[in-house]
Amino acid sequence: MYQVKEAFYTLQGEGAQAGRASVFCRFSGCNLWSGREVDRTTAKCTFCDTDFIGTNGINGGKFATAEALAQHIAALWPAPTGSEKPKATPYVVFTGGEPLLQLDAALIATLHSNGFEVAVETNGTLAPPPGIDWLCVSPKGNNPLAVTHGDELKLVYPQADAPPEQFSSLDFDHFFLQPMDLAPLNQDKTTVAETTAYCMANPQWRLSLQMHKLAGFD
Ligand SMILES: C[S@@+](CC[C@H](N)C(=O)[O-])C[C@H]1O[C@@H](n2cnc3c(N)ncnc32)[C@H](O)[C@@H]1O
Ligand SMILES: Nc1nc2[nH]cc(C(=O)O)c2c(=O)[nH]1
Ligand code: SF4
Ligand SMILES: [Mg+2]
Repeated sequence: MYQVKEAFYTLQGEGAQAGRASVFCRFSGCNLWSGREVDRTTAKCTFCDTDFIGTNGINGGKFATAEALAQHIAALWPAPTGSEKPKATPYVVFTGGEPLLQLDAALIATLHSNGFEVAVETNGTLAPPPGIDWLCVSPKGNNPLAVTHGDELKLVYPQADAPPEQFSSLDFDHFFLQPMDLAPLNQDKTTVAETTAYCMANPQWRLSLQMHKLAGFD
C-alpha cells in the first residue's frame, strides 16, 4: 500500500532540472520528522517547508498496487498536442516526506513501462531501489548518509551541522546550495545573500532558488 499526500502537475522548481514539466508525487511520512509542529524543534530535521501528513491533499490517497499508483500519475501528464517533439519525455518526481520509505522497484518499473523518467528527492539516509533515473540527495544535519553518489546533491544552506565542505568530494554530477526558506524569515534576503556569496567563493556550487515559490506556480 502506497500512501500519497498529494500529486500534481507542475514545473520542477529546484536544482538542475528546474523548469522541467513534472508530475510531483508527494508520499506521506518522513523518517526525520513526524510532521507535527510540536515535534519540530526536537526532530532530526527541523527546517522542513512541507506538509506531508496523511493522504488528504490534491489527488492524494492510498494505492494498493504499483499499477494503480502509476495509472494515477500517468493521468496527470498532459495528452500530447501534436506540436511537441517526441523527446518531451514524461517525468515524475517522487518526493515527500521521505519517498524512499515507500518507493520500490516495482513502481519504478511500472512507470518506465508507461514511458516515464523517474526522479527522486531524498534526504539520503535510506538506500534507494534500483532504476531511478535522476537522484537528488539533500543531506540533513548530521544524519548519516546512506547514499553518497547520485545526479545532484542539493544542500539547504546554511546548516550549522552540515557545511558544504563536508559533501564537496562526494560522487555527484551537480552541486547546489538552496537558501533555507522558513517562516518567519521566508525568502530572507540575508540567507539568499550568504548563499550567493558561498557559491561565488566556491564555484563548484551553484545557487538553487525555489522557482515555484518565487513564481507562485505551486
Ligand atoms: C520537503 S523535501 C522532501 C524530500 C526529502 N525528504 C528531502 O528532504 O530531500 C524536498 C526538498 O525541499 C528541501 N527543503 C525542505 N525544507 C526546506 C526549506 N525550509 N528551505 C529550502 N529548502 C527546503 C529539501 O532539502 C529537499 O531538497
Ligand atoms: N514545483 C516544485 N518543485 C519542487 N522541487 C522539489 C520540491 C519538493 O517539495 O520536493 C518541489 C515542490 O514542492 N514544487
Ligand atoms: S527530511 Fe525532507 S521531508 Fe523530512 S522533514 Fe526534512 S525536509 Fe521535510
Ligand atoms: Mg517543496
